[in-house]
Amino acid sequence: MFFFKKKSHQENSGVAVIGTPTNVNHDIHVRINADGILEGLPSAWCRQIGKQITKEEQENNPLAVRQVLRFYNYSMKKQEATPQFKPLLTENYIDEESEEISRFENSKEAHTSRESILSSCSEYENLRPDTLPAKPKDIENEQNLVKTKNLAKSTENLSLNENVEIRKKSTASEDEFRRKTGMTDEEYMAELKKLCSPGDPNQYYLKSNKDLGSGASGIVFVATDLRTNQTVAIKDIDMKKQSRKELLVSEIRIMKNFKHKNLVNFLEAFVMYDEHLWVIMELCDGGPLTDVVTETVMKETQIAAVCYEVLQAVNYLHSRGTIHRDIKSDNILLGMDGSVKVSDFGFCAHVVGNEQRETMVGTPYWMAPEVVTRQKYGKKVDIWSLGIMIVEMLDGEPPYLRELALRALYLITVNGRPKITKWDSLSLNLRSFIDWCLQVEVDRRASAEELLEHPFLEDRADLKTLLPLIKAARKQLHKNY
Ligand SMILES: Nc1ncnc2c1ncn2[C@@H]1O[C@H](COP(=O)(O)OP(=O)(O)OP(=O)(O)O)[C@@H](O)[C@H]1O
Repeated sequence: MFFFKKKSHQENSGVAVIGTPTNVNHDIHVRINADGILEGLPSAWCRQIGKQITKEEQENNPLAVRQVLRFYNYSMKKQEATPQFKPLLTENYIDEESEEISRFENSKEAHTSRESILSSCSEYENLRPDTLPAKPKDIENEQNLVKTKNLAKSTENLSLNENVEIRKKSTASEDEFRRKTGMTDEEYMAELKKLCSPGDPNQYYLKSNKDLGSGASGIVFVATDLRTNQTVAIKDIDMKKQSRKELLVSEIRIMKNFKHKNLVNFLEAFVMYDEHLWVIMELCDGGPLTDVVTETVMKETQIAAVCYEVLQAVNYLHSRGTIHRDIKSDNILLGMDGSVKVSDFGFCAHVVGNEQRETMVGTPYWMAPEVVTRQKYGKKVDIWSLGIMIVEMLDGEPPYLRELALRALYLITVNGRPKITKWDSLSLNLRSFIDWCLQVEVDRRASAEELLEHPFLEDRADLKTLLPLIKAARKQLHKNY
């Protein structure tokens, strides 16, 4: 007998390569007045922040609100009908506003003031946080099978976060990015071609109409390798729509160089007529872990089995100086042979030794506090995200999923480690495992290597026990591979 959870975010989940900025607006000029209070914040920003963070919260947590403001400094773009839970990526461009905000942060008045930093905004009203609909209680259907869980379908609540994407502020920033990386689009294309096989992939692969889903960069299809009869997955990327070709180059380089049983294996890639990139990968025919976490109830031993597999991949990446930076259930693909594989390497970063990064990358709900607060961070951000993924496996969704993205980031900043609803019913081993993942203080957070030795993983289920869950989720979602 299986318990199902109601549909959640799987349809919308995905990773985006950040696109070209649109609706670029240069009219915003944020100043700090003589009292150390921000002026000139666009009223839309004020309204959004005012809606998501109460005046009281602003007064009680001015530092956290300033972080949110810094976050807001980057252009937020609404995109209709695009996947939610997009990862964010900001470059460390300091533009006019962020310089002003930094000055504000550094000003003595700002640190000591209990005044709401938004109170100078003409349109700011004492808005209460959005009234959230009551969380549906778990209910069972007549066969005692179905457990409703989710709410993410409540698009009213998610109207912002499902569309939020951090983008570079202007085309000027885009140019700056190119200056910094020193490569033009053409040069990236040339790099890309070096990583690809020559020729027309249609000669070797027969693409079916069965699409496995689409992300920001392209559509993934099932195909057959005509030479070996192997069924594969092809990600078809329209290059014209890719403004960040460097992310693709990085993703393919990583996929090509790294081989591990717990990573989605790259087979080859082709550039067709400079227009389409076909990335041929092994097919993970069980779909994303998101389907399982949203539709079924996992046992602790099954959670341990998934964690063990994911940790082997993360440990492999970390031991090669690579941080994944976007660990979440959507990026864990399952196979009907019981395999568990980490995918999506577009946001990986290479670090040397204990080198740290600053760029804000990840998907808000899974982001470690040090990323959200824009401190330097290292490999352990992946461990935090794994901790959040355990919450997904327990609850069917990450903490704060029903909050707007800005508020979620604010809550991560203020609360640090999230509350776990089922905490009291968890085994001591699982509690201690989660504790070690969700340490706000990075030095206290475990490494992948350390976690692999944790007793929680000793009592893990056979991977084959995931198959009934995959099948049940698939049935529930009417998915057919
Ligand atoms: N190798 C694979 N085998 C099976 N399904 C896959 C494979 N690769 C991707 N998918 C599925 O295809 C869909 C789209 O994948 P893709 O990687 O393009 O999504 P995304 O992560 O949202 O996109 P992007 O990385 O472009 O932002 C997802 O639902 C994913 O689970």
